[in-house]
Amino acid sequence: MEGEDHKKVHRKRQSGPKAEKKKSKINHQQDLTPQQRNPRAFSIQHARKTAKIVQRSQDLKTKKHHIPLVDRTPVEPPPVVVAIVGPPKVGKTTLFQCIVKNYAKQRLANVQGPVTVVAGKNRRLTIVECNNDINAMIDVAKVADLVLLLVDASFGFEMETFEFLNICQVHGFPRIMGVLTHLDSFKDNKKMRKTKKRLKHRFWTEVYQGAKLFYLSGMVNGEYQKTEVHNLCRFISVMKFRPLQWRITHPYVIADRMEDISDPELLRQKPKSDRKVSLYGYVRGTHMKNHITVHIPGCGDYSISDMHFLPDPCPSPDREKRRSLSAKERMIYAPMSGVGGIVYDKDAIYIDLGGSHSHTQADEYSAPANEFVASLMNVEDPLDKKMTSSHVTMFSGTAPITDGDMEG
Ligand SMILES: Nc1nc2c(ncn2[C@@H]2O[C@H](COP(=O)(O)OP(=O)(O)OP(=O)(O)O)[C@@H](O)[C@H]2O)c(=O)[nH]1
Repeated sequence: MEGEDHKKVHRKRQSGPKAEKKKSKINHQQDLTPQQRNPRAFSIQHARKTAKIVQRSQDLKTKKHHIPLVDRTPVEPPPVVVAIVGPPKVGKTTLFQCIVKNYAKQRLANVQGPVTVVAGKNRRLTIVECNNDINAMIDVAKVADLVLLLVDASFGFEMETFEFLNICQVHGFPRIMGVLTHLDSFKDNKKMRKTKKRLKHRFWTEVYQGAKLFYLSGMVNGEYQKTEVHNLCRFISVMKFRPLQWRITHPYVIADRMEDISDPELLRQKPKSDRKVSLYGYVRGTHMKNHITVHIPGCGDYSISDMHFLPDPCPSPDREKRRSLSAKERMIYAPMSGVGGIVYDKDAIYIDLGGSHSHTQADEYSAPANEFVASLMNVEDPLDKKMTSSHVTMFSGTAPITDGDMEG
Protein backbone atom coordinates (compact mmCIF):
# COMPACT_ATOMS: atom_id res chain seq x y z
CA MET A 1 0.00 0.00 0.00
CA GLU A 2 2.81 2.32 0.69
CA GLY A 3 3.97 2.19 -2.86
CA GLU A 4 0.76 3.93 -4.07
CA ASP A 5 1.63 7.16 -2.36
CA HIS A 6 4.72 7.45 -4.44
CA LYS A 7 2.91 6.97 -7.70
CA LYS A 8 3.49 9.87 -10.04
CA VAL A 9 0.46 12.09 -10.62
CA HIS A 10 -0.34 12.95 -14.23
CA ARG A 11 0.79 16.40 -15.05
CA LYS A 12 -0.61 18.37 -17.91
CA ARG A 13 1.80 19.28 -20.68
CA GLN A 14 2.72 22.91 -20.50
CA SER A 15 4.56 23.20 -23.80
CA GLY A 16 5.00 21.36 -27.07
CA PRO A 17 2.59 20.76 -29.98
CA LYS A 18 -0.01 18.86 -27.94
CA ALA A 19 -0.27 21.61 -25.37
CA GLU A 20 -0.60 24.20 -28.14
CA LYS A 21 -3.38 22.27 -29.74
CA LYS A 22 -5.31 21.98 -26.51
CA LYS A 23 -4.90 25.64 -25.74
CA SER A 24 -6.22 26.71 -29.10
CA LYS A 25 -9.18 24.40 -28.68
CA ILE A 26 -10.14 25.95 -25.38
CA ASN A 27 -9.76 29.42 -26.82
CA HIS A 28 -11.96 28.51 -29.73
CA GLN A 29 -14.68 27.18 -27.43
CA GLN A 30 -14.71 30.41 -25.54
CA ASP A 31 -15.25 32.39 -28.73
CA LEU A 32 -18.43 30.53 -29.53
CA THR A 33 -21.85 31.70 -28.54
CA PRO A 34 -23.99 29.33 -26.44
CA GLN A 35 -26.04 28.54 -29.57
CA GLN A 36 -22.97 27.57 -31.47
CA ARG A 37 -21.50 25.52 -28.66
CA ASN A 38 -24.63 23.53 -28.07
CA PRO A 39 -26.93 23.94 -31.07
CA ARG A 40 -29.35 21.20 -30.10
CA ALA A 41 -30.37 22.95 -26.91
CA PHE A 42 -31.49 25.96 -28.91
CA SER A 43 -32.94 24.33 -31.97
CA ILE A 44 -36.58 24.64 -31.04
CA GLN A 45 -37.55 27.65 -29.07
CA HIS A 46 -41.20 27.83 -29.95
CA ALA A 47 -42.54 24.32 -29.97
CA ARG A 48 -46.00 25.26 -31.23
CA LYS A 49 -44.73 27.47 -34.02
CA THR A 50 -42.26 24.83 -35.13
CA ALA A 51 -44.92 22.16 -35.08
CA LYS A 52 -47.06 24.32 -37.31
CA ILE A 53 -44.24 24.95 -39.77
CA VAL A 54 -43.42 21.26 -39.97
CA GLN A 55 -47.07 20.38 -40.43
CA ARG A 56 -47.46 22.93 -43.20
CA SER A 57 -44.44 21.77 -45.16
CA GLN A 58 -45.56 18.16 -44.79
CA ASP A 59 -49.02 19.10 -46.03
CA LEU A 60 -47.55 20.75 -49.08
CA LYS A 61 -45.36 17.76 -49.80
CA THR A 62 -48.22 15.31 -49.51
CA LYS A 63 -50.43 17.46 -51.67
CA LYS A 64 -47.77 17.43 -54.32
CA HIS A 65 -47.72 13.65 -54.24
CA HIS A 66 -51.43 13.41 -54.68
CA ILE A 67 -52.22 15.89 -57.43
CA PRO A 68 -53.54 13.63 -60.15
CA LEU A 69 -51.65 14.47 -63.28
CA VAL A 70 -53.55 13.42 -66.37
CA ASP A 71 -51.19 12.35 -69.07
CA ARG A 72 -52.64 13.95 -72.16
CA THR A 73 -49.72 13.38 -74.45
CA PRO A 74 -50.98 11.85 -77.69
CA VAL A 75 -49.73 8.50 -79.00
CA GLU A 76 -47.32 10.33 -81.21
CA PRO A 77 -46.21 13.31 -79.14
CA PRO A 78 -45.08 16.51 -80.86
CA PRO A 79 -41.34 17.13 -80.84
CA VAL A 80 -39.78 18.25 -77.58
CA VAL A 81 -38.73 21.89 -77.70
CA VAL A 82 -35.07 22.34 -76.84
CA ALA A 83 -33.93 25.93 -76.49
CA ILE A 84 -30.30 26.99 -76.57
CA VAL A 85 -29.89 30.06 -74.42
CA GLY A 86 -26.86 32.08 -73.39
CA PRO A 87 -25.04 35.37 -73.61
CA PRO A 88 -23.49 36.49 -76.91
CA LYS A 89 -20.49 34.62 -78.33
CA VAL A 90 -20.78 31.79 -75.83
CA GLY A 91 -21.08 29.11 -78.49
CA LYS A 92 -24.83 28.72 -79.06
CA THR A 93 -24.65 28.38 -82.83
CA THR A 94 -21.71 26.00 -82.56
CA LEU A 95 -23.57 23.77 -80.12
CA PHE A 96 -26.70 23.90 -82.29
CA GLN A 97 -24.74 22.70 -85.30
CA CYS A 98 -23.01 19.98 -83.30
CA ILE A 99 -26.32 18.64 -81.93
CA VAL A 100 -27.92 18.61 -85.39
CA LYS A 101 -24.87 16.88 -86.80
CA ASN A 102 -24.96 14.28 -84.06
CA TYR A 103 -28.58 13.38 -84.74
CA ALA A 104 -29.00 13.95 -88.46
CA LYS A 105 -25.42 13.24 -89.58
CA GLN A 106 -25.36 16.32 -91.71
CA ARG A 107 -23.96 19.76 -91.19
CA LEU A 108 -26.12 22.83 -91.21
CA ALA A 109 -23.96 25.65 -92.43
CA ASN A 110 -26.51 28.33 -91.86
CA VAL A 111 -28.95 27.91 -88.99
CA GLN A 112 -32.21 29.79 -89.45
CA GLY A 113 -35.36 29.24 -87.45
CA PRO A 114 -36.26 26.05 -85.60
CA VAL A 115 -34.86 22.71 -86.73
CA THR A 116 -36.64 19.42 -86.08
CA VAL A 117 -34.67 16.17 -85.88
CA VAL A 118 -35.45 12.59 -84.98
CA ALA A 119 -33.64 11.83 -81.75
CA GLY A 120 -34.80 8.31 -81.04
CA LYS A 121 -37.51 5.71 -81.52
CA ASN A 122 -40.08 7.81 -79.79
CA ARG A 123 -38.56 11.20 -79.56
CA ARG A 124 -38.20 14.12 -81.89
CA LEU A 125 -36.64 17.42 -80.98
CA THR A 126 -37.33 20.90 -82.22
CA ILE A 127 -34.22 22.91 -81.50
CA VAL A 128 -34.34 26.69 -81.33
CA GLU A 129 -31.62 29.16 -80.65
CA CYS A 130 -32.58 32.08 -78.47
CA ASN A 131 -30.70 35.21 -79.33
CA ASN A 132 -29.77 37.70 -76.73
CA ASP A 133 -32.91 39.76 -76.65
CA ILE A 134 -35.30 40.02 -73.74
CA ASN A 135 -38.37 39.49 -75.93
CA ALA A 136 -36.88 36.38 -77.47
CA MET A 137 -36.08 35.07 -74.00
CA ILE A 138 -39.65 35.59 -72.83
CA ASP A 139 -41.03 33.82 -75.91
CA VAL A 140 -38.64 30.92 -75.49
CA ALA A 141 -39.31 30.55 -71.76
CA LYS A 142 -43.00 30.12 -72.54
CA VAL A 143 -42.59 27.18 -74.87
CA ALA A 144 -39.31 25.42 -74.12
CA ASP A 145 -39.46 21.94 -72.58
CA LEU A 146 -35.73 21.80 -72.07
CA VAL A 147 -33.31 24.68 -71.88
CA LEU A 148 -29.60 24.29 -72.54
CA LEU A 149 -28.14 27.18 -70.61
CA LEU A 150 -24.70 27.98 -71.99
CA VAL A 151 -22.16 29.56 -69.71
CA ASP A 152 -18.72 30.81 -70.72
CA ALA A 153 -16.51 29.28 -68.02
CA SER A 154 -13.71 31.75 -68.62
CA PHE A 155 -16.14 34.55 -67.84
CA GLY A 156 -18.59 33.07 -65.35
CA PHE A 157 -22.30 33.76 -65.07
CA GLU A 158 -23.51 36.84 -66.86
CA MET A 159 -26.53 39.09 -66.44
CA GLU A 160 -28.35 37.41 -69.31
CA THR A 161 -28.29 34.05 -67.59
CA PHE A 162 -29.89 35.36 -64.42
CA GLU A 163 -32.36 37.36 -66.42
CA PHE A 164 -33.44 34.27 -68.25
CA LEU A 165 -33.77 32.25 -65.04
CA ASN A 166 -35.97 34.97 -63.58
CA ILE A 167 -38.17 34.94 -66.66
CA CYS A 168 -38.49 31.17 -66.40
CA GLN A 169 -39.72 31.45 -62.86
CA VAL A 170 -42.89 33.23 -63.94
CA HIS A 171 -43.64 30.93 -66.84
CA GLY A 172 -43.41 27.60 -65.06
CA PHE A 173 -39.89 26.34 -64.83
CA PRO A 174 -38.82 24.15 -67.76
CA ARG A 175 -36.08 21.54 -67.37
CA ILE A 176 -32.75 23.32 -67.37
CA MET A 177 -29.37 21.87 -68.15
CA GLY A 178 -26.22 23.91 -67.86
CA VAL A 179 -23.40 23.66 -70.41
CA LEU A 180 -19.99 25.11 -69.65
CA THR A 181 -17.99 26.16 -72.70
CA HIS A 182 -14.60 27.77 -73.28
CA LEU A 183 -12.97 25.38 -70.82
CA ASP A 184 -9.93 25.23 -73.09
CA SER A 185 -9.06 28.81 -72.19
CA PHE A 186 -7.76 27.60 -68.80
CA LYS A 187 -4.07 26.86 -68.87
CA ASP A 188 -3.95 25.82 -65.25
CA ASN A 189 -5.69 22.54 -64.46
CA LYS A 190 -6.20 23.32 -60.80
CA LYS A 191 -7.79 26.66 -61.58
CA MET A 192 -10.12 25.00 -64.04
CA ARG A 193 -11.24 22.43 -61.49
CA LYS A 194 -11.91 25.14 -58.95
CA THR A 195 -13.88 27.22 -61.43
CA LYS A 196 -15.93 24.19 -62.46
CA LYS A 197 -16.81 23.52 -58.84
CA ARG A 198 -17.66 27.12 -58.10
CA LEU A 199 -19.87 27.47 -61.15
CA LYS A 200 -21.56 24.16 -60.42
CA HIS A 201 -22.55 25.23 -56.94
CA ARG A 202 -23.74 28.60 -58.16
CA PHE A 203 -25.77 26.88 -60.85
CA TRP A 204 -27.31 24.58 -58.27
CA THR A 205 -28.38 27.53 -56.12
CA GLU A 206 -30.04 29.13 -59.11
CA VAL A 207 -31.78 26.05 -60.52
CA TYR A 208 -31.95 23.23 -58.00
CA GLN A 209 -29.49 21.15 -56.03
CA GLY A 210 -28.00 18.51 -58.27
CA ALA A 211 -29.07 20.07 -61.60
CA LYS A 212 -27.16 18.59 -64.48
CA LEU A 213 -24.18 20.55 -65.75
CA PHE A 214 -22.23 19.47 -68.84
CA TYR A 215 -18.70 20.44 -69.70
CA LEU A 216 -17.54 21.07 -73.25
CA SER A 217 -13.80 21.10 -73.04
CA GLY A 218 -12.56 22.81 -76.11
CA MET A 219 -13.02 22.58 -79.82
CA VAL A 220 -11.68 20.45 -82.64
CA ASN A 221 -11.88 21.96 -86.12
CA GLY A 222 -14.43 24.53 -85.05
CA GLU A 223 -16.72 21.98 -83.40
CA TYR A 224 -17.08 20.63 -79.90
CA GLN A 225 -15.64 17.22 -79.15
CA LYS A 226 -17.73 14.48 -80.66
CA THR A 227 -17.96 12.26 -77.58
CA GLU A 228 -18.99 15.13 -75.35
CA VAL A 229 -21.74 16.22 -77.73
CA HIS A 230 -22.81 12.60 -78.10
CA ASN A 231 -23.14 12.20 -74.33
CA LEU A 232 -25.17 15.38 -74.10
CA CYS A 233 -27.45 14.16 -76.89
CA ARG A 234 -27.89 10.74 -75.27
CA PHE A 235 -28.99 12.52 -72.14
CA ILE A 236 -31.53 14.60 -74.04
CA SER A 237 -32.87 11.55 -75.91
CA VAL A 238 -33.77 9.64 -72.77
CA MET A 239 -34.73 12.52 -70.52
CA LYS A 240 -38.17 12.50 -68.89
CA PHE A 241 -40.33 15.59 -68.67
CA ARG A 242 -42.97 16.48 -66.17
CA PRO A 243 -45.69 18.31 -68.05
CA LEU A 244 -46.34 21.86 -66.92
CA GLN A 245 -49.95 22.32 -65.91
CA TRP A 246 -50.59 25.57 -67.74
CA ARG A 247 -49.07 24.32 -70.95
CA ILE A 248 -51.00 21.09 -71.21
CA THR A 249 -54.27 22.95 -70.88
CA HIS A 250 -53.62 25.53 -73.60
CA PRO A 251 -52.97 24.91 -77.27
CA TYR A 252 -49.95 26.55 -78.83
CA VAL A 253 -47.93 26.29 -82.00
CA ILE A 254 -44.29 27.06 -82.55
CA ALA A 255 -44.17 28.16 -86.16
CA ASP A 256 -41.20 26.55 -87.84
CA ARG A 257 -42.08 27.78 -91.29
CA MET A 258 -43.78 30.93 -92.47
CA GLU A 259 -45.09 31.95 -95.86
CA ASP A 260 -46.61 35.19 -97.05
CA ILE A 261 -49.48 34.23 -99.31
CA SER A 262 -50.91 37.68 -99.91
CA ASP A 263 -51.75 38.58 -103.50
CA PRO A 264 -48.56 40.08 -105.02
CA GLU A 265 -50.58 42.36 -107.29
CA LEU A 266 -52.41 43.82 -104.31
CA LEU A 267 -49.13 44.38 -102.53
CA ARG A 268 -47.73 46.12 -105.56
CA GLN A 269 -50.62 48.55 -105.61
CA LYS A 270 -50.86 49.02 -101.89
CA PRO A 271 -47.62 47.95 -100.19
CA LYS A 272 -49.08 48.61 -96.75
CA SER A 273 -52.21 46.52 -97.16
CA ASP A 274 -52.95 43.66 -94.76
CA ARG A 275 -50.97 40.51 -95.40
CA LYS A 276 -52.17 36.96 -95.48
CA VAL A 277 -49.69 34.71 -93.81
CA SER A 278 -49.67 30.97 -93.39
CA LEU A 279 -47.78 29.49 -90.48
CA TYR A 280 -46.69 25.89 -90.15
CA GLY A 281 -45.92 24.00 -86.98
CA TYR A 282 -46.84 21.20 -84.61
CA VAL A 283 -49.79 21.83 -82.30
CA ARG A 284 -48.75 21.34 -78.70
CA GLY A 285 -50.50 21.52 -75.37
CA THR A 286 -54.04 20.49 -76.14
CA HIS A 287 -56.37 20.37 -79.14
CA MET A 288 -56.60 23.51 -81.21
CA LYS A 289 -59.88 24.49 -82.80
CA ASN A 290 -60.23 26.05 -86.20
CA HIS A 291 -61.15 29.75 -86.37
CA ILE A 292 -60.13 30.51 -82.80
CA THR A 293 -58.39 33.70 -81.80
CA VAL A 294 -54.68 33.41 -81.31
CA HIS A 295 -52.06 35.66 -79.86
CA ILE A 296 -48.85 36.06 -81.83
CA PRO A 297 -46.11 37.40 -79.57
CA GLY A 298 -44.89 40.75 -80.80
CA CYS A 299 -47.76 41.14 -83.28
CA GLY A 300 -51.03 40.99 -81.38
CA ASP A 301 -54.30 39.06 -81.45
CA TYR A 302 -55.55 37.50 -84.67
CA SER A 303 -58.15 35.00 -85.66
CA ILE A 304 -57.32 31.95 -87.71
CA SER A 305 -59.09 32.06 -91.08
CA ASP A 306 -58.44 28.40 -91.78
CA MET A 307 -56.43 25.51 -90.42
CA HIS A 308 -55.46 22.22 -92.04
CA PHE A 309 -53.82 18.98 -91.12
CA LEU A 310 -50.61 18.39 -93.01
CA PRO A 311 -48.57 15.23 -93.32
CA ASP A 312 -45.82 15.08 -90.74
CA PRO A 313 -42.68 16.59 -92.29
CA CYS A 314 -40.43 14.75 -89.86
CA PRO A 315 -42.23 11.54 -88.87
CA SER A 316 -41.15 9.28 -86.03
CA PRO A 317 -39.47 6.11 -87.24
CA ASP A 318 -41.51 2.92 -87.56
CA ARG A 319 -41.82 1.00 -84.36
CA GLU A 320 -39.61 -1.91 -85.17
CA LYS A 321 -37.65 -3.83 -82.62
CA ARG A 322 -34.27 -2.39 -83.35
CA ARG A 323 -32.11 -0.51 -80.97
CA SER A 324 -30.54 2.15 -83.12
CA LEU A 325 -31.87 4.30 -85.90
CA SER A 326 -31.01 3.56 -89.50
CA ALA A 327 -29.64 6.28 -91.72
CA LYS A 328 -33.00 6.72 -93.44
CA GLU A 329 -34.75 7.32 -90.14
CA ARG A 330 -32.43 10.13 -89.17
CA MET A 331 -34.75 12.76 -90.52
CA ILE A 332 -34.17 16.44 -90.33
CA TYR A 333 -36.69 19.19 -91.00
CA ALA A 334 -35.20 22.63 -91.20
CA PRO A 335 -37.39 24.62 -93.58
CA MET A 336 -35.76 27.99 -92.96
CA SER A 337 -32.18 26.73 -92.97
CA GLY A 338 -31.90 25.51 -96.52
CA VAL A 339 -31.66 21.74 -96.04
CA GLY A 340 -32.18 20.03 -99.37
CA GLY A 341 -31.65 23.23 -101.28
CA ILE A 342 -34.97 24.91 -100.51
CA VAL A 343 -35.23 27.98 -98.33
CA TYR A 344 -38.48 29.61 -97.31
CA ASP A 345 -38.19 33.28 -96.70
CA LYS A 346 -40.77 35.82 -95.59
CA ASP A 347 -42.13 36.34 -99.07
CA ALA A 348 -40.40 33.90 -101.38
CA ILE A 349 -39.08 30.37 -101.75
CA TYR A 350 -35.49 30.05 -102.87
CA ILE A 351 -34.09 27.02 -104.61
CA ASP A 352 -30.40 26.48 -104.23
CA LEU A 353 -28.84 26.18 -107.68
CA GLY A 354 -25.83 24.24 -106.51
CA GLY A 355 -23.11 26.85 -106.28
CA SER A 356 -19.66 25.97 -105.07
CA HIS A 357 -20.81 25.99 -101.43
CA SER A 358 -23.98 23.94 -101.70
CA HIS A 359 -24.42 20.26 -100.85
CA THR A 360 -22.78 17.82 -103.22
CA GLN A 361 -24.19 14.50 -104.33
CA ALA A 362 -21.54 12.78 -102.27
CA ASP A 363 -23.49 13.72 -99.19
CA GLU A 364 -25.59 10.59 -99.03
CA TYR A 365 -28.14 11.83 -96.51
CA SER A 366 -29.29 14.81 -98.51
CA ALA A 367 -29.20 13.02 -101.86
CA PRO A 368 -32.96 12.39 -102.34
CA ALA A 369 -33.89 16.00 -101.70
CA ASN A 370 -31.11 17.17 -103.96
CA GLU A 371 -32.28 14.95 -106.77
CA PHE A 372 -35.66 16.61 -106.68
CA VAL A 373 -34.15 20.07 -106.83
CA ALA A 374 -31.73 18.97 -109.55
CA SER A 375 -34.58 17.66 -111.70
CA LEU A 376 -36.34 21.02 -111.32
CA MET A 377 -33.18 22.81 -112.34
CA ASN A 378 -32.76 20.69 -115.44
CA VAL A 379 -36.13 21.65 -116.90
CA GLU A 380 -35.43 23.77 -119.96
CA ASP A 381 -38.90 24.33 -121.39
CA PRO A 382 -41.96 25.09 -119.28
CA LEU A 383 -44.86 22.66 -119.37
CA ASP A 384 -47.02 24.55 -121.88
CA LYS A 385 -44.17 24.69 -124.42
CA LYS A 386 -43.64 20.98 -124.07
CA MET A 387 -47.33 20.34 -124.62
CA THR A 388 -47.32 22.31 -127.88
CA SER A 389 -44.40 20.41 -129.27
CA SER A 390 -45.59 16.94 -128.20
CA HIS A 391 -47.67 14.61 -130.38
CA VAL A 392 -49.64 11.45 -129.79
CA THR A 393 -50.28 8.54 -132.18
CA MET A 394 -53.72 7.04 -131.46
CA PHE A 395 -53.77 4.14 -133.99
CA SER A 396 -50.87 2.55 -135.74
CA GLY A 397 -50.51 3.80 -139.28
CA THR A 398 -52.32 7.12 -138.70
CA ALA A 399 -50.66 10.49 -138.60
CA PRO A 400 -49.73 11.66 -135.10
CA ILE A 401 -52.03 14.20 -133.46
CA THR A 402 -50.30 17.43 -132.50
CA ASP A 403 -51.36 20.47 -130.53
CA GLY A 404 -52.44 22.29 -133.71
CA ASP A 405 -54.85 19.45 -134.62
CA MET A 406 -56.53 19.73 -131.23
CA GLU A 407 -57.34 23.39 -131.69
CA GLY A 408 -58.55 22.90 -135.23
N1 LIG B 1 -11.86 28.31 -77.59
C1 LIG B 1 -13.16 28.11 -77.63
N2 LIG B 1 -13.89 28.82 -78.49
C2 LIG B 1 -15.21 28.64 -78.53
C3 LIG B 1 -15.85 27.71 -77.68
N3 LIG B 1 -17.17 27.75 -77.95
C4 LIG B 1 -17.36 28.64 -78.93
N4 LIG B 1 -16.18 29.19 -79.29
C5 LIG B 1 -15.96 30.21 -80.33
O1 LIG B 1 -16.71 31.34 -80.00
C6 LIG B 1 -17.17 31.98 -81.18
C7 LIG B 1 -18.65 32.27 -81.07
O2 LIG B 1 -19.38 31.09 -81.18
P1 LIG B 1 -20.89 31.08 -81.67
O3 LIG B 1 -21.33 29.66 -81.67
O4 LIG B 1 -21.04 31.87 -82.91
O5 LIG B 1 -21.54 31.86 -80.47
P2 LIG B 1 -23.04 32.37 -80.35
O6 LIG B 1 -23.41 32.27 -78.93
O7 LIG B 1 -23.90 31.67 -81.34
O8 LIG B 1 -22.86 33.88 -80.75
P3 LIG B 1 -24.04 34.90 -81.06
O9 LIG B 1 -25.04 34.19 -81.92
O10 LIG B 1 -23.34 36.02 -81.77
O11 LIG B 1 -24.60 35.32 -79.74
C8 LIG B 1 -16.84 31.07 -82.34
O12 LIG B 1 -15.75 31.61 -83.03
C9 LIG B 1 -16.47 29.76 -81.69
O13 LIG B 1 -15.46 29.13 -82.42
C10 LIG B 1 -15.04 26.94 -76.74
O14 LIG B 1 -15.50 26.12 -75.95
N5 LIG B 1 -13.71 27.20 -76.78
